Amino acid sequence: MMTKTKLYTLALIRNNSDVLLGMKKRGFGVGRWNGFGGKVHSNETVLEAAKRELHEESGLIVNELQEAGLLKFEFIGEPEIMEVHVFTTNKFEGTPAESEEMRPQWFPISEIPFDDMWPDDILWFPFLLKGQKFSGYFKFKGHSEILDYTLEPEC
Ligand SMILES: Nc1nc(SCCc2ccccc2)c2[nH]cnc2n1
Repeated sequence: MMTKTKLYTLALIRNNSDVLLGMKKRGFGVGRWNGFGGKVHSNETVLEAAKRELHEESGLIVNELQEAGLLKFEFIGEPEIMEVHVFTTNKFEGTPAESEEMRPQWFPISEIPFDDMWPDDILWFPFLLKGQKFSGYFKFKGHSEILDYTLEPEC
């Protein structure tokens, strides 16, 4: 297969009926609310990367993250497939703080701003919120059009 997979992390923090999202201030996904995450370095595990990125981007410290799902993204015309490992937790220390990358904000689950998020999020968030692990593959044209996708619960 010509395409190369690159590992990323995404962490969604819960606090009772709220979920913490960050407004991406620059780089990939700029202008959209998202969980906290980014690239996995060659000298760390996916879990270590998820904790590192969450702390760098939100200031929160987490000791445990639970695996929530796996998302793969293909962008037409780009060789790299993004393999995004999604985590969640409701156990964290600290208060979310703005970083160079992200402006954090708590959202009630009933008011998640899907119109200002990646278009796939509205599809897999229900699995995340129910604590049902999921696995998805999305083929994008640009950053806003999903050409086709698969999404299924993973037991
Ligand atoms: N929710 C969501 N997140 C991402 S990328 C998340 C991982 C990441 C990658 C690079 C910088 C920071 C964070 C997506 N891509 C396509 N749809 C998407 N949906």
